[in-house]
Amino acid sequence: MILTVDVGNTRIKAAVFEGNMLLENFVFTKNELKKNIENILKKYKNTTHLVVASVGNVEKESFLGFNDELIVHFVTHNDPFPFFNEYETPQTLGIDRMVLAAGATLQFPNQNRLVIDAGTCVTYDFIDQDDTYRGGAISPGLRLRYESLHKYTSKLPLLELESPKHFVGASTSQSIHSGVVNALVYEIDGFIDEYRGLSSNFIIILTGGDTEFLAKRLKNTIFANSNFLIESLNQTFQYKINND
Ligand SMILES: Nc1ncnc2c1ncn2[C@@H]1O[C@H](COP(=O)(O)OP(=O)(O)OP(=O)(O)O)[C@@H](O)[C@H]1O
Ligand SMILES: CC(C)(CO)[C@@H](O)C(=O)NCCC(=O)O
Ligand SMILES: [K+]
Repeated sequence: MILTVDVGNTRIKAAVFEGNMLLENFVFTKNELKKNIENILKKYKNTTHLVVASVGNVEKESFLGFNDELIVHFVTHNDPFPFFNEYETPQTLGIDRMVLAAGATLQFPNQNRLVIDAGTCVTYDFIDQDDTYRGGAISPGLRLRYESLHKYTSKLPLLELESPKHFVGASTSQSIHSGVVNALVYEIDGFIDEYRGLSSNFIIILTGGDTEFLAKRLKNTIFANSNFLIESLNQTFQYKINND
């Protein structure tokens, strides 16, 4: 069994895999990291490997305590990945984006892929049908948009994510919900249209903490899977084992 851990910018997500099968998901914060991993390992005693991808400020050292019982692997830019990387600054490309690109390449062969990860940030990653990673885009995520409206103005309240009742926001809160939610939905649909304009034969994958909320609001047909990153992490590790 493999325990995969995705250290995001806001929260940590973990999952236990038996081969390609996801057995259970976990979500926790940085402060609860050690305790949670210990509990997972108590429950899944057959875990042999711990695989970590981190874009948050949790370093490799935090996992060294598990080195005695498990093989610990921290994913880095030096691992083998199943795509050619054309990013001009490959060393600054987020590890999460590399893992998503690996998952898309392995799961959807011979087609153009656009991976959209709607988390703290929204990232767009384009891997073409020749398995070349071409780049993409980074924009603020849903919660970040609500928070920045509040933080950088005097009058705007901090609101929780809510579905806008009307397109025309008729109050301060309705204007904020309309602005934040509709703008991101238009953004995502706009990016998808733009990519599909480049070529046909495009698979669009949506993942991240806001997957479910956003998927049903898009006009485009997409493949929505909030576990895509954690599943891709498992596959990236299998790929490393087979290609090292
Ligand atoms: N308990 C929660 N805490 C934070 N965000 C949540 C929570 N539940 C749902 N969300 C939504 O998920 C989004 C954050 O996504 P996610 O959890 O994937 O981010 P993350 O942990 O920072 O990962 P990443 O850095 O990979 O984006 C927010 O925009 C928010 O609307
Ligand atoms: C964009 C984020 C924050 C998304 O999690 C992460 O992928 C990251 O820190 N990236 C580094 C910059 C880049 O990908 O070019
Ligand atoms: K993200």
